[in-house]
Amino acid sequence: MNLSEHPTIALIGPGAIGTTVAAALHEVGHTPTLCGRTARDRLDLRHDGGHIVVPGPVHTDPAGVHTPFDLVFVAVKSTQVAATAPWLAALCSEQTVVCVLQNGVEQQAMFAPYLAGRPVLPSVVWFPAQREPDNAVWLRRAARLTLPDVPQNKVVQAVLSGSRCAVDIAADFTSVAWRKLLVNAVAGLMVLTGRRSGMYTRTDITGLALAYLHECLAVARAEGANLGDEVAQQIVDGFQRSPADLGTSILADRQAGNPLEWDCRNGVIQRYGRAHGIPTPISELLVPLLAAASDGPG
Ligand SMILES: NC(=O)C1=CN([C@@H]2O[C@H](COP(=O)(O)OP(=O)(O)OC[C@H]3O[C@@H](n4cnc5c(N)ncnc54)[C@H](OP(=O)(O)O)[C@@H]3O)[C@@H](O)[C@H]2O)C=CC1
Ligand SMILES: CC(C)(CO)C(=O)C(=O)O
Repeated sequence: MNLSEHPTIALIGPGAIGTTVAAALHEVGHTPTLCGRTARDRLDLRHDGGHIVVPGPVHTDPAGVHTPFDLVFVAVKSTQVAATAPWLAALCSEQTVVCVLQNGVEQQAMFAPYLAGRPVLPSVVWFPAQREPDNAVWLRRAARLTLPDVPQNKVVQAVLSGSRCAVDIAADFTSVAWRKLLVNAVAGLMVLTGRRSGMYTRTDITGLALAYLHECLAVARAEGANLGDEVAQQIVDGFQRSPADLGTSILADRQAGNPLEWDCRNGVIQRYGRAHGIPTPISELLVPLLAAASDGPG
């Protein structure tokens, strides 16, 4: 791998998260090759301090790529992973570091079939970014990723060094990833109300969110996460401190009538709960409702 000053970089999935990371890379001189589903001539990121344009084009035909890249970021929804198989085949060699910018804790298993079993570099994506009607992406908080403490993280740290996207390394990545999963799980309640973070100021929603988070915590601990009971209240506090109009990507998908990432964000609690013999009564109600909403509307 060319781990010199300028590793070659591609990014699959130039949506909310992909645009943010592409813009961060572009600003520090590591503009990625953009690979998407919809052709565009550029990407636009709006942030508190201004606006960044990432030059395109967004390529849409994997057959046009003939050389593998050193580093490939993948920022599609978990429901879109299978559809990226032609891109992964075209962009990746055995040496390519594939960094997955997705929610969930199952990236290794999800990508293995498309990378001949080779491992991916998972990440925890902490920042909210939303697609706007004018095609721009609005970055609503400082960008930050957490990566596991493995050798493949070096190239990601190097290319994002000094950029607006901070990168930190977690010795106990399992616990960090599960903590983020719990945030996503409880954010799923927004899909059922069609509301944003403002709903968490209701005392009944706080009670429901805490009960669900304690259910999720039991499963997370059975999976090896080291998370105390206080995490539930901390997560609810986080939503209550957020701007009332801050949503979540699964709500954006619901409102756009897109398939939902219900399985990797909520179904996972129910599945792993069953495997460990842990009762998950709130999941028993929530998961079918999210899954059915994902199939809708008829
Ligand atoms: N948005 C957020 O605030 C956060 C999201 N996440 C997670 O990050 C991941 C990405 O989410 P997000 O950025 O919101 O999703 P988006 O829907 O905004 O972006 C997905 C992008 O992938 C593109 N795409 C879809 N299918 C393909 C394909 N076959 N080949 C290439 N590109 C494709 C889409 O194309 P098109 O433009 O045609 O739709 C879109 O540009 C998810 O797992 C999400 O849960 C994590 C933290 C925060
Ligand atoms: C912004 C955040 C943390 C909210 O759940 C997220 O991960 C998402 O929108 O997918």
